[in-house]
Amino acid sequence: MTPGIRPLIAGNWKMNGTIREAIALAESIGANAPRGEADPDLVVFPPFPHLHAVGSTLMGHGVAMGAQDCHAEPKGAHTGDVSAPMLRDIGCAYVLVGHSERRLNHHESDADVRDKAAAAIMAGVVPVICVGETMAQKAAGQSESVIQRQLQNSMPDRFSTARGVVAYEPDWAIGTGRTPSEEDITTIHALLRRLAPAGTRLLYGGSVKAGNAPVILALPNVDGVLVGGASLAAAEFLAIAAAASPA
Ligand SMILES: O=C(CO)COP(=O)(O)O
Repeated sequence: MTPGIRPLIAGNWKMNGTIREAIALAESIGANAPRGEADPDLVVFPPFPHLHAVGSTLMGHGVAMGAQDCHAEPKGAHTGDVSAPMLRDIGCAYVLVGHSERRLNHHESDADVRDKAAAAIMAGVVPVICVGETMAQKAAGQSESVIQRQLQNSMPDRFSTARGVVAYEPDWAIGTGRTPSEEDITTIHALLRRLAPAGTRLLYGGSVKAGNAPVILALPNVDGVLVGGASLAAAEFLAIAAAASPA
């Protein structure tokens, strides 16, 4: 963690669950979320159709809500897309942009990610810019150059004013039970710290569980975690959050 930066524990629910299940999960997280001065901020990222119900459920519980993607334009003829002002309107404080599942499965470029992040900032939504190398890039020794290029090209002009968030998520660590070594996370997060504006919260994501969260959260320049699978169980997600609270 970084002195002076409040940790952020983020749960990316991806494309999972019914509305009923989303409400139950939000109820458990909201009812048991740590609320002390020194406790981490919590945010959950439900699928679009669940945002309204989850937002209502979390009201007054001190847990923020975000969306998993947004369009770069504020409105218009973009069938199937959702704009950043719509996300703000429904109560989203954050939005993920450039998650590897978007970069790889939807061919989103750094320029696309930058435009989405700019749209989020314009709408008053904090962008969480995701970066990360593939296993082939890691094997070729290109992790740092790939991540430097991704981040520099994905940050919009006004990112420094947005109290933005950057998440390092190597795609080979997502849902695999594999994580980079502590040394590798430390190296990448030091790079992110050099590249991102001062005060940016830097998250690590990829196979974070309650078991490995204390070690990951103790690494320098790791200001929180972006949790996928383990965020779908309230007790596990809250145990991860507890690892970011003072002992
Ligand atoms: O992609 C992730 C969060 O955005 C990480 O997913 P897992 O925690 O399931 O590996």
